[in-house]
Amino acid sequence: MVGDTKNRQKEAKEVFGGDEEHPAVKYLFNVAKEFYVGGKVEAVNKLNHYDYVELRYTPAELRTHFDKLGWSRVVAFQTRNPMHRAHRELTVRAARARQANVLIHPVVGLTKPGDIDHFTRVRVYTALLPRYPNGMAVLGLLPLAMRMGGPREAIWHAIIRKNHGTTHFIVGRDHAGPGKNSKGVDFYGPYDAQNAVEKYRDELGIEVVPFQQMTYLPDTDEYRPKDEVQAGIKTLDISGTELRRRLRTGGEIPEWFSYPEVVSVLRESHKPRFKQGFTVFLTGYTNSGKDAIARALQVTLNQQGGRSVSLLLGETVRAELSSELGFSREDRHRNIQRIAFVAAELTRAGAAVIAAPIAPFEHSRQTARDTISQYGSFYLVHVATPLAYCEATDKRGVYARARRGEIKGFTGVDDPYEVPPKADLVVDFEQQSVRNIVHQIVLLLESEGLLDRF
Ligand SMILES: Nc1ncnc2c1ncn2[C@@H]1O[C@H](COP(=O)(O)OS(=O)(=O)O)[C@@H](OP(=O)(O)O)[C@H]1O
Repeated sequence: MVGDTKNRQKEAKEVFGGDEEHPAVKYLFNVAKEFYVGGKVEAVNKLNHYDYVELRYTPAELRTHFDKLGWSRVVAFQTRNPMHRAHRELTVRAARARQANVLIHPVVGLTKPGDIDHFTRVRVYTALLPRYPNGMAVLGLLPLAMRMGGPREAIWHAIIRKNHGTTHFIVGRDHAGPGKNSKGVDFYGPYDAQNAVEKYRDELGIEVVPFQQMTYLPDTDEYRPKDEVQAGIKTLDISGTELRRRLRTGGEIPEWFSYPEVVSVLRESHKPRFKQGFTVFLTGYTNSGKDAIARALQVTLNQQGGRSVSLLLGETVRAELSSELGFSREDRHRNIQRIAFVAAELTRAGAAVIAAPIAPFEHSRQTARDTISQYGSFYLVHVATPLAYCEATDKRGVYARARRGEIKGFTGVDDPYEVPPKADLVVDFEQQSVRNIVHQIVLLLESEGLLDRF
């Protein structure tokens, strides 16, 4: 049982090092349930996967596969990232030094938030494989959820690789480490993982191969281990962060860094800004002008072309998605979350979404922002037209009906509107024309690179 705090604290300390900011420690205290189940495992049903089935091997299948290939010495390479030329070089070097073959054994379960999804990565590994000398390497996928547990995780990874029939295991600098905590302190020392696996090497029955940090030497057009490069020799590297930036902006990725076929797979999954979806979320009182602005923005974006444009007016959503909901705080929140769900899905698919509900509550707007911005940019535009103006120009007479008490809990009359403290743009229909407001929104989108070119 893990339920009591003492057990959890012990596990947090012994397994992950105890830092309460560690993602697995947070999981342990906030998500893990009360009981663990232990004992002999009996398979009931075979686990079914529907993606990359031909690249998935059970430990027994992989051992048989190595037997069939006549491989007796195999170096396993664990990764949760795309592989480039440096990785190809380091794995080939590891194999050469041990007269072994290579198993590329990427984790395709849960990895670190922000990692490139496994669908893209597997396409990358498949594209890279022909770059190995014929018959040197095999690719197999490992359905494992990483805990980012550093040294303890490295030992666990080594046992898993041994069970899959490999004799050597490459352990990297800060292997399975989650980086730094909020104070900038590393969760683990850079060599803790290598030392831990080395320490239990005999018991584990698998040999550690330290990961050699490779660097590119432009003058001789070759990769070499960083620690073997003499002082004064020019080297080139591109960090993971820099690579992600170039993918986002469409920046150049040179051939010395990666293979064109690998880059083209990565580019397919990283659309440039001008092809990414986004949501413009207008909030304000009834008759504040938000619907007119939303419609004008819709035609402006349609004229620009390149994306499909979806309009989610308050009225339409109420009729099509939320017809059973009323105007209580809970129902309004639910209504906004439905809008957020639809907008998030459309944004993910690359559309431009314009939503225009009243959305009077900050909590609902913030939740919508969180939901949508996982998939694309989100802009909150507060249509801050004064209530008196909205009411005075209301030709439909809804405010008059609310004032007479015929509509209860009407926003601005007898129900609150919380002013957004952090809108991306604040506009006022009393002071500005629709054309002018739409132009401001277009300028905002343009400044973010979303309208660059189609
Ligand atoms: N009690 C009450 N309060 C506010 N609004 C009311 C109410 N009852 C009906 N209506 C009409 O419904 C429209 C507002 O719906 P929304 O979905 O935008 O509101 S919310 O965001 O869920 O709060 C809104 O129309 P538009 O603002 O034109 O979309 C109102 O005319």
